Amino acid sequence: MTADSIDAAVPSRRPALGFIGGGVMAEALIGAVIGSCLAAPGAILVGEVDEDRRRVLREQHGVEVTADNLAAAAAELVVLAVKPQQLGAVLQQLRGQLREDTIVVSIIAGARLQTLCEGLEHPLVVRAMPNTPARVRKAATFWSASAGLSKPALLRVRSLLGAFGTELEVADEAGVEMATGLAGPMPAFVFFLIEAFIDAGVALGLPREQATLATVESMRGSLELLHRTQESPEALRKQVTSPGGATLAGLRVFESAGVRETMGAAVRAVHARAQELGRLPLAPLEPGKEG
Ligand SMILES: NC(=O)C1=CN([C@@H]2O[C@H](COP(=O)(O)OP(=O)(O)OC[C@H]3O[C@@H](n4cnc5c(N)ncnc54)[C@H](OP(=O)(O)O)[C@@H]3O)[C@@H](O)[C@H]2O)C=CC1
Ligand SMILES: O=C(O)[C@@H]1CCC=N1
Repeated sequence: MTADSIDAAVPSRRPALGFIGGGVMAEALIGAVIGSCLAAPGAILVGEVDEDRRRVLREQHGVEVTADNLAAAAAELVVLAVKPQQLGAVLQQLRGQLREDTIVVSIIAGARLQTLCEGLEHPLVVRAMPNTPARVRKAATFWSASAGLSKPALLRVRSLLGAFGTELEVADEAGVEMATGLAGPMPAFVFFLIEAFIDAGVALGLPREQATLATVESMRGSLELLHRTQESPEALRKQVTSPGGATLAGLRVFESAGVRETMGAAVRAVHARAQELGRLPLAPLEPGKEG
């Protein structure tokens, strides 16, 4: 199939939802939107440079795809889902081209509202930080809107972000930036822990399948316990940790290795890196200088 035939069915009516960038996050969000019946696949138009990605999105999700970002940006609501290093090129392409009533939602780590509004020459911009559990409609999305959005526009954004999972509007975009250090990378942190605990179980002598079951089901059960009892993590931890018992021996290893401090440092590192990405020069970078 050629690029032309992949894109042949781009609709002439205005799409309800457009994406600029059709990578991992766009695909997660598209799945959530369609799964929640917020928009039909045919009402979604994805602007994506990579032909293979366009084919995958079309075949897996039934959405419309195009290599023409301006067509996708003609949607009522447009999600910017390119990497921070790719934002400069997108701003250059879309500047002054959006319709007056278009709502733009950026999920780009570090990209500030002022940068987006000025770069697009457009006042209706929302900054959001979702995460990959959007694939199963369990994201935690923090968001903050520029001053120009009307109440109906804010409601529309809330219903889009609510389709991804839990959403929380914060008054100041600094809150979104802080969530970029915590909620954005949290799935990676959790999967890192899961990998390490499974390896530890295997090192003890459990078959990998059983080490996986012990780790994953215990994590799932612990989260369910936290959710249903509404007790604090600290109280629930103490219920497991018998004085002089076995769990305490393990927690002491964590404390003496400074695991809490290490986790704090990791969250601060993500937060700082996201801010750094937000300060990247917006002119398209030469290949190999992506930072
Ligand atoms: N992954 C995550 O867990 C999260 C990511 N985010 C944010 O979401 C954004 C996207 O991340 P992610 O989905 O992981 O990244 P991906 O690289 O998977 O997706 C970006 C896609 O956009 C394409 N692209 C590049 N330039 C353009 C362009 N000018 N026009 C149209 N498409 C283009 C890329 O193609 P090519 O690969 O060929 O360059 C790629 O397919 C990032 O800004 C990130 O900070 C936010 C929350 C969580
Ligand atoms: O790693 C990243 O840059 C993005 C931002 C939050 C999660 N992933």
